[in-house]
This record gives sequence, structure tokens and C-alpha cells, in this order.
Amino acid sequence: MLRTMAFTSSDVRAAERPLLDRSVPLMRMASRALADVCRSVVNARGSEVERSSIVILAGAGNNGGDGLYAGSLLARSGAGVTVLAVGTALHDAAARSLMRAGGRVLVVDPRCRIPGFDTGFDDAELRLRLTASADLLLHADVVMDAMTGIGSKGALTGTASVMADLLAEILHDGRRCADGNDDNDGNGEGAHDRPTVVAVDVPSGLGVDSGTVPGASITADVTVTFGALKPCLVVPPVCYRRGGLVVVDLGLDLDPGRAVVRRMDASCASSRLVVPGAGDMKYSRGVVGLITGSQRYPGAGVLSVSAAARSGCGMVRYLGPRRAQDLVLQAMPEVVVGKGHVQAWTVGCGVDPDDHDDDSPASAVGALLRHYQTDDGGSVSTTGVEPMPPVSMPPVCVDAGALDLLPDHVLPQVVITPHAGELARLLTRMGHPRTVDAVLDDPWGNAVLVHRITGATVLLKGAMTLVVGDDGQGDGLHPDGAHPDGARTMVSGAGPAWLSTAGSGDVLAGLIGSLLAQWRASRESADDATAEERSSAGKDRGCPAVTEIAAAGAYIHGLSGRMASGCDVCADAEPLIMRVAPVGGVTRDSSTSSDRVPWNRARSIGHPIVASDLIEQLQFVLASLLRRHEDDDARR
Ligand SMILES: NC(=O)C1=CN([C@@H]2O[C@H](COP(=O)(O)OP(=O)(O)OC[C@H]3O[C@@H](n4cnc5c(N)ncnc54)[C@H](O)[C@@H]3O)[C@@H](O)[C@H]2O)[C@@H](O)CC1
Ligand SMILES: Nc1ncnc2c1ncn2[C@@H]1O[C@H](COP(=O)(O)OP(=O)(O)O)[C@@H](O)[C@H]1O
Ligand SMILES: [K+]
Repeated sequence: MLRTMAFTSSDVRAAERPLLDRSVPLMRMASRALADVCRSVVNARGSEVERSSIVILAGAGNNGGDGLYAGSLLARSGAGVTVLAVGTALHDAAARSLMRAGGRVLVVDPRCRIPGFDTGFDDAELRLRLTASADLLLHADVVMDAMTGIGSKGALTGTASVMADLLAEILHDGRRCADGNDDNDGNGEGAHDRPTVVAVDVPSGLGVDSGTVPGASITADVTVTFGALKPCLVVPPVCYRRGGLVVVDLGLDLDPGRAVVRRMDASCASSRLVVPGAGDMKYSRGVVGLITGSQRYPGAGVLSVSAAARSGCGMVRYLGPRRAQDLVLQAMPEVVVGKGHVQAWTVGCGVDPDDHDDDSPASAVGALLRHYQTDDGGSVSTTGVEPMPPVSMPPVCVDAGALDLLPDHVLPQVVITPHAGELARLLTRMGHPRTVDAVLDDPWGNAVLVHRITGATVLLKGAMTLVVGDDGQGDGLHPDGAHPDGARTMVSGAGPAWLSTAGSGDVLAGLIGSLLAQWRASRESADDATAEERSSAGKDRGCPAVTEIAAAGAYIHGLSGRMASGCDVCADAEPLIMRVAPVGGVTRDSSTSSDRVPWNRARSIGHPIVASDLIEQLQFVLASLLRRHEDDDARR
């Protein structure tokens, strides 16, 4: 759970409460783990703690307290520790502990009130202190960001905001003077000419529960978070600013059912793969139908079909236009051209939505999607098409050109796969005007909005791909509480930036259609209850499985990109789990080898790929995930 599930600040606070009531020293525990990370970071920079310089940006709250106690431990280990007090006070006991250990304090906020310190200084003195701060930051080995944590309110203000800007400038210039190149990974050659930034709990100045960046904020190389992941650490754009992740297990009792976001990982993706048995035949393994490609873009047909065929289904049916059919058959002679029963669809890749000819792919897609149209209450609309029981409609992955043909409200087994530009266009068409930048500023909020107004499962593509779907529980999971229907959010950031290449989205859409078909087929054969019975029991109203399968598709796609490009720099890497007891040492999860810890991670930049390369890798990625089934069998 600590590796994958993110909880809102209020849930984390509520879970801390019973421990604090029992006087469990959470802050001291958190700071021990934090100090341990800082020591490792110093060592990874090729230095020793005794010779290191640690600068702590400390706010007035408990986040500052964590930093000060960690600073106290580091000072006791011989590090030179300086605290820049950026708030109106310092955590009293922690500040005293730091000073007893030999740490120094420089007050940078004139409003700061700390007994024994000169405050209320004038602007000239403030400028001097800011210059001194800049010098300290520039020459530090580690800058610990302990300004604000889960108590953060909006964009940073006052001295905290000035410090965030100052640090950003120093990091930028430090990189430039290091080797003349931008080096953003915090570990590569030349990166050590600038400090390593370790964020305490969350990088300061960010929307903790929304993942947005309201203003001045910190970008970290490593974030050490306490008790549990917070939404901002896994949701874009903030997740691109938190660096490597460490989760410190404080023994909080959190209910997994209240997690607002879940990271897709190998174990979850593997659990969504279907292994055929002796009794299976091609139809029971899942048939996926594709209406993709066009006279103009036949390649999108080839890519989506090839990806679907390579992703484990029993059969692929292709219903694209003539020119694309020939190319599809050339690439994949296994494909069956023409209509027939399917357990899932993929539609829209390379389809021109403005091609209104009767036999155009757009007309076929439009007609198909009308079967999924519902009123807001979830009943299938009967206007113009034969009604079908909602539950018997096969899932459909709606990509690219088909997004323009999406009805206003649809069943939850409709998975739409827009990138930010397509999501902005969809929202604008639906009466919620958005620019692409507005979507990129708040991808999660906008994906939730589209899910809420359309009912569709929304997969928003990006370096960190978000999937928002109906969880069928009615829990209202997004922190703004704006969607009473209940939504489940999953994220996958397994792929490198090389993945953003023409046709990559077509591969993803074909892959998701194939996974959906396999799930649907396995369910049809496995369940003894009839579809109608399940529907009336309400179990199928939400489609948690559809959300997970779509996210598994994004994960498999990402891993294929990683294997094809040889690049392992991606938006999301497995967090390191640290355990810390009320008394005693800090232990690291033994399953994380020392070369995989966030500050040691070897980075391979890899090389460019084309979308077809992803298709070749699919079988190897699936093989590695399926091996987990064998391991599970062996354990049983
Ligand atoms: N509650 C607990 O038991 C534990 C809390 N811990 C730490 O406590 C933190 C939460 O502490 P707090 O509730 O005191 O809150 P924070 O320390 O996160 O933030 C409150 C402080 O930040 C200032 N602040 C808030 N928004 C600001 C803004 N936009 N610009 C400038 N200053 C701003 C406030 O004036 C206040 O001084 C966690 O993030 C974690 O680091 C850990 O020690 C683990 C245990
Ligand atoms: N910076 C990035 N890092 C990792 N993956 C990315 C990045 N940018 C885009 N992607 C992924 O690349 C794919 C691009 O898909 P899409 O935009 O639909 O391309 P196309 O329309 O050309 O097929 C998506 O899966 C997306 O998540
Ligand atoms: K912080």
C-alpha cells in the first residue's frame, strides 16, 4: 500500500492523530529517516557527512520541525548545518535541539520571532541576509526544503516565496556553470556543482491534494514523505517536481478504500492479464474489433491492429477502409477483415471525424458510439438505436478522431484516450472552454471533470498518464468533492519521453482494446451469474476493472517504450520504503537494491524509437509480467 496508494492530507492527519495521542514521537521518527536520507545523498555525491554543508530552509510549522530535528542529527554526525528561518517562527523544541547540536540559525524573515535572535530588521539588512543565504545555498551539498508540508495554503508567500525563487535561480545557474549543459537528473556528471535538494514530506508551495503548482515552489531531487504518499507526489504536474521518492513508514493505520490515487505497478498490471487454459479457444480468449485508419492515415490502422494482435487476444477483426485493409493484412495476415462478434472495440486512431460519407470509418464509429449513449442517470438512450442492456455492451476504447464523435454522456465501459490538446477540445465542445495550457496546469482536475460530465473512463496521456473512472462505490474520491458519483484515479508513468512519437497513441489504443477484450471474454466464461443479475445487483454499474485495465495498458505501453529505447528515465519510479520504529534505527526495504535507491539510480538516456518498435517489445513485456503469475502459482 505504501508504494502505490496516495491519501489526502486530511486522511493522513486523521491517521496520525491516534498515534500522537499515544505520544508516539512521529516527528522524531520522521526526522531520523530524513537524516538517514541526507547522509546517503551526501555519500552519493562522493562526500562525507563530516565535511558536508547542509542548509535547511525551515518554515514555522511542523514541516520545519522535521527539518530542524534532522539537522540536529546531522550536526551531531559532524555536518555543518545552517538553518535559514523563512517563516514567522521556528518549531521551538526542534530549534533548541539543533542549536545544542551546534547548528546555526540565520533569520531571513524580518517578522520572525525567535527568543535570542535579532529580528524586525530593515530592508538593507534583509538584502544582506538574502545575499548571505544565496551564498550558503550555492555552496551547500544538500538543501533541505522544510518550508511547508501538508499544512501548506496556496502559493508560497513572503520570504518562503523569495527563497524558492532564489533556489530555482541557483539550481539553474549551477547547472549551466557545471558543464555548459542542462543536467536535471541530480546524479549525472556535473550535477554535483549544485546542491541536491531534499524535500521534506512534499516540495513546498504545491497543491498537496490537487497536484497543481499555484506559484513559487520548490523542485526537489528527492522527496522524503511521511506516513503515506500524498496525491501531489503521483499526479502531474507536481509529480514532475518531486524527484526520487522515499516513503517513510510511520505505522499509520490508513484504509486502502480511501486512497484517492493509485500508482499502477507491475503487480497490479500483471493481475489484469489473462492466462489461457486448456479449455480456451480463440473466441473465449477475446476478440477485439477495430475501426481505425483512413484513406489518409492508413498507418494508424496498421499500428493499432498490430498492437492489439500482439497483446494476447484470441482474434482481431478489422473494419477500417479498403486501402488500410490491404496494408493491415500485409503487416498482420492473422487479422480477420469484416464484421462479427467482438468483446471489445478500439475506434478512432487515424479516423477523420469530418468524413461524413456513408461508408466512412467516421460514420461507422459514430453509429457504434451512439449505442453507448446514456442519459445522466446511466440508462441507455433509445433515440435512434436499438436499446441494449448497458452491461452487455462491450467496452470500447475511443481514441483520436473518435473523440469528436463521443456522445455527451456514455456508459463507463467507454474508455477515452485523449492527450491534453484533445481533452481541451472535448471540454470546449461540451461547454467548458479550456486551453491546452489550462489542462496541463491541472490535468487531474480536468480529467475528473470530463469523467463527471461524460461518464466515460478518462485516460489522459502524458509522461504521467492519468486514468479516472467510476469506482462503483460512490465514494467521491477526488478531494474537491466535485463528483458525487465516485471516481477512481490511477496513474502510470512507466514510459520514457522517447514514447512521445507519432503513432505511439495508436499502439496504446490497440493494446487497451485487446486487454479489454480478454478481460471481457474471461468474465463471460467464468461468471455463473447472468449479466442481468449482476447488473441488477449493481456490481457492474461502476467499472473499476475498466479503469485498472486502461491503466495497465498505459503501464505496458510505457515498459515497451523503456525496453525499445533502452531508456529508464521516466516520470514515475518505484519509491523506496523506509521503516522507522519509535526507538531504534531506520531500515530500508530490502527489495530495493542499493543501485535503485533514488539518489543512486543509474540513468540510461537510451535512444530514439518509432511506434512500430513498441509493438515488437510487447511480447517481452507481457512475458515479464506473466512470469509473476508463475511465481504466484509457485508460492501457492
Ligand atoms: N502531524 C504529525 O504528527 C506529523 C507531521 N509531520 C510534519 O508536519 C507537517 C505538517 O505540519 P503543519 O501542520 O505544522 O504544517 P506545515 O509545517 O506544513 O505548514 C504550516 C506552516 O507553513 C506556513 N505556510 C503555510 N502556507 C504557506 C504559504 N503558502 N506560504 C508561506 N508559508 C506558508 C504557515 O504559516 C505555517 O507556519 C507535515 O507535512 C510533516 O512534515 C511529521 O513530523 C510527521 C508527523
Ligand atoms: N514526455 C513524455 N514522457 C513519457 N511518455 C510520454 C511523454 N509525452 C507523451 N508520452 C506518451 O506518448 C504517447 C503519445 O500518444 P499520442 O499523443 O496519442 O501520439 P499519436 O497521436 O502520435 O499516436 C502517449 O502514450 C503518452 O502518454
Ligand atoms: K517541504
